[in-house]
Formats: sequence, C-alpha cells, structure tokens
Amino acid sequence: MLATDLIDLHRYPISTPGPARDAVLAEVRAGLAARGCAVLKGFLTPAGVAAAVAETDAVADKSHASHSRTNAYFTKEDPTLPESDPRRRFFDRSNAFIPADNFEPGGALRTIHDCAGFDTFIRDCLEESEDRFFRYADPLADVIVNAAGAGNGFPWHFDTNNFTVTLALQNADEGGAFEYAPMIRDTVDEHFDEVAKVLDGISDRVVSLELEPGDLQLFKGRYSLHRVAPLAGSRPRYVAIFSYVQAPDMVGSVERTQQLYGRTLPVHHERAGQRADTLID
Ligand SMILES: O=C(O)CCC(=O)C(=O)O
Ligand SMILES: [Fe+2]
Repeated sequence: MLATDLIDLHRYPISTPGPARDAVLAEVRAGLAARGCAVLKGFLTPAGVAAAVAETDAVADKSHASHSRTNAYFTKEDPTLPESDPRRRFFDRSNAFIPADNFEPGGALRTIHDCAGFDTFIRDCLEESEDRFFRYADPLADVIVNAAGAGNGFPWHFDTNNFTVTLALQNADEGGAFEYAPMIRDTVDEHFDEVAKVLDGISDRVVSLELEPGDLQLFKGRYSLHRVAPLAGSRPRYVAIFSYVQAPDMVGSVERTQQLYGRTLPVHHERAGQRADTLID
C-alpha cells in the first residue's frame, strides 16, 4: 500500500514545497484563524477511504466502550453554582475507541500518518514551532479510530488539547454532524451566557459541518464549543484521530489510558510521573 494511492497528492501536495502547497497552507491557516477549523475535502482518494474503512472494520471488535456523564468542561458537579450555570449541565457520553496498536505499520492508516511530509504539513498548518510539536509517543493512542454507534454521539464540550487532527472515514446512517460554535470563549472570558444558549439549542452561532469520508479536519477546540450530534442506524461513524503533543516521548497517564482504552502497557507505568507538564491531563 502506497501513500500516493491513499492520499490525493495532486490536490494536496503536502510534501512538495511550492506555490500549490503554499496555497493549501494559506487556506487552512485562514480557516483556523477565523473559525478554529479547517477542512481539506477529499484528502483521501476513494481507494484510501476504502482501505482505511476495511482496516477499521477488521479490528472494530477491539474497540473499548466507555460511558460517562460529562459537562462541557469535564469538571465535577459543583452544587454551589446556580442551577442554570453551564457547568451544571451534564450529558451522557458514550464512546468506543479502537486502540492504536490495532493499526499495523504498513496498514492504511499508518501509511497515511507515516507518509513523508505529513507531520511537517500538519505542523505548518498549525504554525507550531519544531520544538513544540511531536507525535504522541503513546502506542495505544497515537493513531486511533473513534467508532461511534447509535446514541448520543459526543455531547457539547471544549477540548483540553490545543488542536485535533481527524480524518473522517465513514458516516453513520443518520446524524453525527460535527457542530461547533466558533471562538465562543477566549483566554479571559468563558462567556457562560453564550455557552448556555448553545446547550439550550437556541444559539445562532452554531455551525454544522457534514464531513464526508476522506475529509481531513484540523480543529482548535479549546475556544470553540463543539459536539458530534446524536447518531442513528446500524452503521457506525468512524473517525481516525492523529495525536500530536508539545513535548517528546509523552504517553497518557495510567488512569486515563485505562479509562479510554481498557488496558495499559508497561510504558504507561514506566513513564508515570515523568510528564513534561503538571496538568491533571
Ligand atoms: O469525532 C469527532 O469528530 C471529534 C470528537 C471530539 O470532539 C473529540 O474527540 O474531542
Ligand atoms: Fe472535542
């Protein structure tokens, strides 16, 4: 399997410096600056989509399902806040991640991820500096697939990570749109009143994206409230997630890895407590 067969490199010459690549970068950066979101439609070829879906179908039974009730901030219930506060609005979240070690080197997803120039292209899109941009070194989490069946999808939230790189592989029979309220909060103001309107379904700031199989999405979810709308039907929604972090050799914490993937590896225990930052997660 060759990256040239899987990625539409004519439309997106990610590893060929020149005006065509510069034009793609300019468009992505403009989207990120204006809305925190950029979509490269048809990043994969039809053959690339088919190969990635077949690969995912073959390991779909390895997914780990977890359920929780969460608010948009992933914080605990705080009864001292007024009941109308968005921090007290909890929603059911169920998700199933296929851990990264099910995707073999040379398989479709890793051929895409390992393609020459892929990481540099993503870094250039995000305008991150070289010493602050590394592949996640977690063998269970660097390349995963979120396999979502019928249900609530992924309720409204802000991401804790600065950006997310996803590749849409398969849509559900119904629902599953990616909805977001661009830049609804900023570094100094949570804008709880605006957030509450989104949660109540009465905001006029929500944008709905119908991503199609093969679309690559770069999303800065720290300031833009977003969700995956409820899903229906028997066909699961598959989205691959490529993770990058700000320091080398990072892996997930033992607790979070266990929760998301249902197991841990020796590396999670060896590196526990050696994180580059002091954040909870
Ligand atoms: O599945 C998606 O499209 C994105 C899910 C999401 O928002 C997340 O993983 O934080
Ligand atoms: Fe998110």
